[in-house]
Amino acid sequence: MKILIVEDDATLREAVQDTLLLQDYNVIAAQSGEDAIVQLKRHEFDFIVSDVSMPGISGHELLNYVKEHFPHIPMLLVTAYASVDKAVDAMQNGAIDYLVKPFEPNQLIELIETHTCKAPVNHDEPVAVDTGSQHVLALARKVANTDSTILISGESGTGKEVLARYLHQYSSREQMPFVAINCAAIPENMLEATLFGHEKGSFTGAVASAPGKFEQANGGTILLDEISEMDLGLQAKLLRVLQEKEVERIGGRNIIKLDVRVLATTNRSLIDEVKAGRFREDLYYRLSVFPLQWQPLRQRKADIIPLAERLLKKHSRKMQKQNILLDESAKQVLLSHAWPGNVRELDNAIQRALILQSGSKITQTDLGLSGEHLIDFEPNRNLAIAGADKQCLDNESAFEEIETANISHEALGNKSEGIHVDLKQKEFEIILDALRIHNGRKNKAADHLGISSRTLRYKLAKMREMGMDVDSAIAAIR
Ligand SMILES: Nc1ncnc2c1ncn2[C@@H]1O[C@H](COP(=O)(O)OP(=O)(O)OP(=O)(O)O)[C@@H](O)[C@H]1O
Repeated sequence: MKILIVEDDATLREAVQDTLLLQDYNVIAAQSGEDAIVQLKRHEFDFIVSDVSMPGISGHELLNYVKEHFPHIPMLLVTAYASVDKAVDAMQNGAIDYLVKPFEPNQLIELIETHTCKAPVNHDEPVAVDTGSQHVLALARKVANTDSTILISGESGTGKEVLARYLHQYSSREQMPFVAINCAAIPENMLEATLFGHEKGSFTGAVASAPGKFEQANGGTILLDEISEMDLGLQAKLLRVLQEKEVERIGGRNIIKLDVRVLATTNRSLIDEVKAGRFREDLYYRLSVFPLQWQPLRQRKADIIPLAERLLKKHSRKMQKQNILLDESAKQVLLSHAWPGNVRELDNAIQRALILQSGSKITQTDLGLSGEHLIDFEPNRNLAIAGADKQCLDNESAFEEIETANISHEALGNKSEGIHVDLKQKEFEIILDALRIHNGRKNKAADHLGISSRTLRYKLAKMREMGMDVDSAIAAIR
């Protein structure tokens, strides 16, 4: 796979180039937007990673050029400022995602893997040692090569997306795109345009036309992650697209024929959502033609150690550590832990342990499952969300400001270091405090913070994406 990197800062350009070369990507680097256009005319690229602010042609201008001349190439924008506005703009203009500097090499690699039809670098099958899990994989192999719509359910972090990718890999669509979209992590007002695409000028800020995820997945597979979070209005539109097998971009006149295999995941009981009137029954039946379900990790204990060993291998390689093993005390604690955050929590625990361990073994203490390494909630600060803090959280728009780089740090009890990571960390602590006050109940915590439950879920999903150990932290509250 060939990737074009566009970055005017030579040091960062080389660092990104090295990161991607280490992953066996074929990389060409351009030092400006102008240079990128020359390279685009010379080579066939599969993916573009571009800085936003550069002298001359900016990342946004380059994005417009790419959308016009090379609309099939996914483009990721990188910027120094944590602003949701800019993220929304960029994504409305057709960027597939948005990365804020400074970022970890793994964040970039994961985004590239998620947004390209390329299967993960590691072609390993999902770990399934427990008989229940083996049964799920056997069923998945049987239905993979049909066009059935599949609804994958399971608690958060059980491996639903892993199973969806497996279904795609085992299907005849394997060489075609696999496009995943998390319905909970995209602001409600952007979801329709993201799914179905839009034409230039169809709404404020739509400065260029962009294909939707359905179009991008044409010939391949689309994964509608956390489908239960889609609002009823959009559910009706989705149903129509699935029935008619065609899509019309927002503001567009052309009908685009679709040949897309649809997979959906949910961590809620969709049938309960139907009963509660929050999910359309007709859409439910259309999506759940073939249901598959991962059990929570605590109910498939035979998977725990093999999964831990797989994750250990994966992360050791990334951290350039060799021959690290789990000792007996670590295995015991892994087997007795309840894993409310499922495999994702296990993944986080292994990464944390690899950072903390010394020598050739990981011990029970390195795993920190009793909470000794969890994020410091600063209990003494006791954010009863009073005074200045309360003012910041009084209403949703004020809360949204926390996402921007412009918020005054003083208002949040300034620690003065960093911008984005510090701000996110602060926001995370505020959310955790609210969750602690309400014993982990998200709806109550959202009310307390003066935001909607959806915004809270969106923020938690974003934090997970940033690598924050959200599930362990929430689990520790309960
Ligand atoms: N069977 C498995 N084999 C190997 N890795 C797994 C397996 N299941 C899950 N993982 C790893 O666990 C993490 C969480 O998996 P995944 O994102 O698929 O969960 P999910 O159920 O889709 O989560 P969510 O509901 O929060 O979206 C990923 O890092 C994934 O690679």
